Amino acid sequence: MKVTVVGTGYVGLVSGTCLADVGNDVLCLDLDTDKIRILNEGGIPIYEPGLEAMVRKNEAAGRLRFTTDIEAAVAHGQIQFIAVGTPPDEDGSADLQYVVAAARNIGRYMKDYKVVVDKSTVPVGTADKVRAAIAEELKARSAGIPFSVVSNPEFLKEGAAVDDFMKPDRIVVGAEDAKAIELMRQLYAPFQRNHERLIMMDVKSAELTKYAANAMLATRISFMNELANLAEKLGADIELVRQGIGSDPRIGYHFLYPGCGYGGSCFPKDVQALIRTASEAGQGLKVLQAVEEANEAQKHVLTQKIVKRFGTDLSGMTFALWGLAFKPNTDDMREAPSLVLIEELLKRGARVRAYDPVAIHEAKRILGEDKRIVFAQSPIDALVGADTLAISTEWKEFRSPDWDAIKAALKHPVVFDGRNLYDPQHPRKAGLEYFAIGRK
Ligand SMILES: NC(=O)c1ccc[n+]([C@@H]2O[C@H](COP(=O)([O-])OP(=O)(O)OC[C@H]3O[C@@H](n4cnc5c(N)ncnc54)[C@H](O)[C@@H]3O)[C@@H](O)[C@H]2O)c1
Ligand SMILES: O=c1ccn([C@@H]2O[C@H](COP(=O)(O)OP(=O)(O)O[C@H]3O[C@H](CO)[C@@H](O)[C@H](O)[C@H]3O)[C@@H](O)[C@H]2O)c(=O)[nH]1
Repeated sequence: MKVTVVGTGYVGLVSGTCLADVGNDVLCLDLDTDKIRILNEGGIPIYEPGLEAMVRKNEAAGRLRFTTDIEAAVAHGQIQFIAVGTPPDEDGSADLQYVVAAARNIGRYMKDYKVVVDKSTVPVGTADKVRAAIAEELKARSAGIPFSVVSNPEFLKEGAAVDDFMKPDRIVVGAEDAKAIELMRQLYAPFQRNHERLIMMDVKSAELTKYAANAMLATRISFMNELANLAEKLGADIELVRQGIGSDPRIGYHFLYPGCGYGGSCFPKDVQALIRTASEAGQGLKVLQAVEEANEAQKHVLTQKIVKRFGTDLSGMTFALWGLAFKPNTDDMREAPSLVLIEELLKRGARVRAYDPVAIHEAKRILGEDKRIVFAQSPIDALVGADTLAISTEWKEFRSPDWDAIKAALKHPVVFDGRNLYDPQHPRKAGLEYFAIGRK
């Protein structure tokens, strides 16, 4: 099938590439000329395991192309995915300007029937706005061309995006006319050969499903983070509690890991946007409001532990920091807890010597030139000249460290672990002080 993907970011690039991989003819559009230039010159603008090889393979096969030409992109696909950003507006609601602009472009240039599929995360009612924007453009040029608008939210996780797209737990499609439903079934047929994964519903329910999923996952994390803080006060160990409750199949083990807060481009903004949608509908979401507050507080928990141990004035101290990305296997630093920690440390006069396997270039872009922050070449290099070590991302390569080498390198042998990566006995046996989240 001929598919156009509007927006070649995390979601657009992964979706376009995976759809090309099952044989579709995909054209990806972005207005960011740098992004498209990088892709057309054989590079890749984001780090996502497995993606680059897949992009090159499908490009070579002639099934995947990248363009900044809006008219050509609209002409190409009968199916037009909208996968542009929906960042938070000042009041927390989702800013729909990019979605509406993409819809307008489709309306402006379409010459035949299109299924416009909204893959961006958007509030309930957005499909109506997309429909209205397209209809207005068609009317302006007196063109009576039929089109359908479908909601198809994306559930991929960064760092596992290719796998999530190729082997989805479910594919939610909100569609209300027979032609669009048939085309969406055809498009997703290769992804559900052995299991029925398509969940068809009305458009509004599909739009809400996306927010409900992220809000539920964020709720589990904030719940566990608050319990971890409590466990610490009561002398219990949250890791044992986690195992104790996760073994109940009604609860399960996923998304119960306490830490220094959730980050990323989705949970923080989607929780806020859902709260906003609810308040516009005249309803409070008390649980979700607490989820957000708890997460904001949790991003300061490592700093609080550091201040408790070393005092409020950290001038003259250097903190080795392992992990900058908001989670492992990505270079994305949007809303990363590491950014809060770095800001807090610098504010108190400390310096930072940070290491991340892939996010250093992104950290340099966000943090700019600052002599107080040095980027190290390896985890061990980050310890050189450092007083103590803090950890904010659960990268695999941090999981089995040489505690004796860490002890020897640090001026103050103290470790602040924001991701509960270790059995506390191991660093302690090596003579280190060890602080984690809700651990004994
Ligand atoms: N990142 C994720 O893991 C993830 C997962 C599921 C859903 N989502 C949702 O998907 C959407 C996209 O997220 P993302 O992380 O891919 O964003 P992103 O910022 O990485 O990419 C969006 C891209 O859209 C481009 N763009 C904006 N307006 C455009 C237009 N009119 N025409 C063409 N291109 C345009 C931008 O230049 C940018 O490259 C958001 O709504 C997000 O909430 C994200
Ligand atoms: O038990 C856990 C699990 C995650 N996290 C943190 O939560 C954040 C988000 O992690 P994750 O959900 O793995 O990453 P995202 O790529 O942001 O994916 C979420 O957001 C996407 C965008 O909407 C959705 O598509 C995905 O289904 C949803 O998991 C990260 O900071 C993690 O460190 C925890 O603190 N504890």
